Amino acid sequence: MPCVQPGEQVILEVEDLSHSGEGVGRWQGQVVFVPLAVPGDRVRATVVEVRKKYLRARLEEVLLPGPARCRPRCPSFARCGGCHVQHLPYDYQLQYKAKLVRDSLERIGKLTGVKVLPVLGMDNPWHYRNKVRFHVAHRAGRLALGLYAPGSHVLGHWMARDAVCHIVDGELNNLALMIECLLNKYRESLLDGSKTLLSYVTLRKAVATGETMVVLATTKDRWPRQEELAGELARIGRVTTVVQQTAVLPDREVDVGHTRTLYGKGYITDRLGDLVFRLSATSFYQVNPVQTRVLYEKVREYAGLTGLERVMDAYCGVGTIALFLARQAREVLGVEVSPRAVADARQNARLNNLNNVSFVRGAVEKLLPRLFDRGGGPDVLVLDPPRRGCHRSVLEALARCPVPRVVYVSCDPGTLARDLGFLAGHGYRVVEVQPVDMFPQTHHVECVCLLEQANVDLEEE
Ligand SMILES: C[S@@+](CC[C@H](N)C(=O)[O-])C[C@H]1O[C@@H](n2cnc3c(N)ncnc32)[C@H](O)[C@@H]1O
Repeated sequence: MPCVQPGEQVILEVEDLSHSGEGVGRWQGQVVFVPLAVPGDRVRATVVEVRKKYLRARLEEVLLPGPARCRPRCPSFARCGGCHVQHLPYDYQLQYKAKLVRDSLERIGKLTGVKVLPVLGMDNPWHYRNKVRFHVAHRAGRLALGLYAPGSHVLGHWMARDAVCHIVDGELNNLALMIECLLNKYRESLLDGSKTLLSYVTLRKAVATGETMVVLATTKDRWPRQEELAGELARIGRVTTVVQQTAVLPDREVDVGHTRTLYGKGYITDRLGDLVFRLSATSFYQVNPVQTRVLYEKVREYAGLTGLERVMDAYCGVGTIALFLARQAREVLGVEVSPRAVADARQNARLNNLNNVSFVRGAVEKLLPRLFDRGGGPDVLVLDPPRRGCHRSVLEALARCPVPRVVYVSCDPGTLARDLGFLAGHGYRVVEVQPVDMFPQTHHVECVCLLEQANVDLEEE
């Protein structure tokens, strides 16, 4: 048990970065996590948490900066939970992410010797986000838009004070400032006692067309001057639709709660390559349009389609990957749990005149095993699950009914490693892993992996 108490100060050398971008050092042999410290730093830190196997400490002073440390571009970097590694140069961030993927595969998946390619990064790793959710605070007689501080429900980045978020699209930053002014004009009608009935404001821009959506998440269905506010919102920037969302659970990945269109069509339309996509307020859509092309091209390469294959796109969202692959496949079936995303996906197949694609609504863990057991697996399966990875029943179905090619897209190296570890133990070979940097300045990394049946070559010989 560590012989140190919370509140005590320690001095240590930082040797590594954790999976969430915290500095990792040792003090008297104990592992210490120090947010905002980087490898090579010598730091003074205050212990804030004492656990059996590790300590957590607050950075007080960098006594000697590590060679990689750089000045974060955003003045609220240390206060805001949006970015985690702005204090590291971009090249270093990419190396860190590659190591993170390799370490997860080895440590969690028990997979050694997997080919992990260098991370595909961005030429300009700033202002890439096409979507941002600003929380709304009521303080000192004003409504303020901002981003939460790490691990809290208090604003760490205030749009009015800090002006721009350096990873959000420039036009959305400007829009946020104009919206904040407008909300204050309607402040009285947005109050419920001393609190605001507006929980957050989401801005989403279709970067190729400029169409922009404003989503107001509220605790009440109706409030005074609602239509007036929506009408004014629709006249600023390139806002084409305003949607209200009530009773939402912000951390849920699947759309829950009720949405109502206050202005416009209730959706925006974007273009990726020569495909168009309709996007409703709650449907999932990748947030980095530049890297989405890179990611999907890699999926297409790994899918290795010749025009004859039956493809399944599991966790398909609005059908982006399914439609991206459709012209090279015999047929594609998308599976998605969100009713709104499925409605968008079906509409997107029609918009792009792709008749060999269909979508079913339901949970992959229920539908995929049933479909596999009934008709055998597809020739190519794309898996793009949420952060928690694939349900065990999905992996077991893959073990029962082997699929020649699986392309696994993941935004969480930990759950990816767990699932690949299972599949590697049940007849699949992990051919290659390509990390793609969809989220510069953060600790997040996306991966595309190709898996094949381990015994295919042997059977053919
Ligand atoms: C990471 S997103 C990928 C979407 C799409 N492939 C893309 O690139 O835009 C995961 C999707 O899985 C859906 N989803 C979450 N849990 C699900 C489940 N149990 N069964 C089916 N779909 C699910 C979410 O609604 C979301 O659209």
